[in-house]
Amino acid sequence: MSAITLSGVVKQYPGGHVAVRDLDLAIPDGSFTCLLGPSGCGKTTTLRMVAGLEQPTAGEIRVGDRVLDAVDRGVYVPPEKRGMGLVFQNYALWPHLTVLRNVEFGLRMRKVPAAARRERAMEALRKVRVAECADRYPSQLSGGQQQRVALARMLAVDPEVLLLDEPLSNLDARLRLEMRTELKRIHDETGATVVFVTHDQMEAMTMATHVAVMNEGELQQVAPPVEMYERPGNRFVAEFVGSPPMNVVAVAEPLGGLAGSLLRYVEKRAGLSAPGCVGVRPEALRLAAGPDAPPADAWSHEAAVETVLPAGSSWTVQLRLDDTEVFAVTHEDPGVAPGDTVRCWARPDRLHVFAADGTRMTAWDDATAPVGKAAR
Ligand SMILES: Nc1ncnc2c1ncn2[C@@H]1O[C@H](COP(=O)(O)OP(=O)(O)OP(=O)(O)O)[C@@H](O)[C@H]1O
Repeated sequence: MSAITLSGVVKQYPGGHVAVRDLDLAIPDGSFTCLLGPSGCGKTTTLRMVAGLEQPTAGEIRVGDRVLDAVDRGVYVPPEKRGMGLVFQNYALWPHLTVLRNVEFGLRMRKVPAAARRERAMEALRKVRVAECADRYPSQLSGGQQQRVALARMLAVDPEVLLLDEPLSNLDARLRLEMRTELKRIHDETGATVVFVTHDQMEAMTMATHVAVMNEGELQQVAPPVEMYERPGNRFVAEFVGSPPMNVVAVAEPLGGLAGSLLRYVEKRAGLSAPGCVGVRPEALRLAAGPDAPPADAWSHEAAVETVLPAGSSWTVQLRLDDTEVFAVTHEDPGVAPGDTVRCWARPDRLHVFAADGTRMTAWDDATAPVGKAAR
């Protein structure tokens, strides 16, 4: 069992900065969990604590039933005794060893016989497509090749827990895509528990079975990627996950125009009191031009088209609703031009309603869920 559990974990650095606050996080056995969040939110610190490279200031970290850190009982297991595979941004290959010897290193420490060691190291190098570099030294490799060697070094020892900190950051776009697929395949094959730090939401959304979003040292939400996208638990997650980001409009008093229209709609439809803001994803915002009318139960508002940005397979339309700029994304030519006036609309179940403190008002979801999804 390689589930990882962090309970009440705090990390305060010697200068006094609190990088991680009271973190409770359960990483399921065999999951591919991405820690996602803006720069400085505490992702790397969290991963380094799981690896044993940093010690928490408070709290407990366990893998399965094994306690690795328990600050109040003075328990701390050093990194080399945690049996985890690590690949960090600075992949720290040994400069005086060839690529092959670097990849064999962990196996040598585990006293694997020479022939088996070589075979496993070469297999790991083939997996990440740098087998032809086996006899070179790290200084003779590109940054991307070094990163792949670091991945091979980790894979060769076949650990049950893999900790990866932006391991694809030095690769070009094509190789990055290939390595994502490769890592997903490796995860499926080995069943290892993977914890992957990234600030790239596409990377998180495409690879992860679970995404944990952090902000300013605090965990915001943990959920499978689709659920995170469709039901963000608070305003921060709603605006952080998705590109272009969700349009979010504050609906606090005093109200006029767009905010008033949204507030009246939300109140009438679900009888909610005191929502703080309402959001709609760009692809959920539809345009009705000319004689087309929005569906009767939809929310709608008049909008002025400001710009239309075609991108081959989609169009991004910038709209002005009263004084608010919003974005709509369509996958068919919207047939509008700057200066046009259109009605934009959204189905009730595509609106996200948040309270004044930013938390999701699930009463809205319950009131507007399409038939058959009410129990979700
Ligand atoms: N050794 C340290 N001493 C003091 N403060 C630190 C130390 N390491 C990190 N920090 C601070 O802790 C906070 C969290 O840093 P961390 O590296 O965990 O963030 P991150 O989310 O991984 O960011 P990035 O995506 O930029 O790597 C930051 O404000 C950072 O400046």
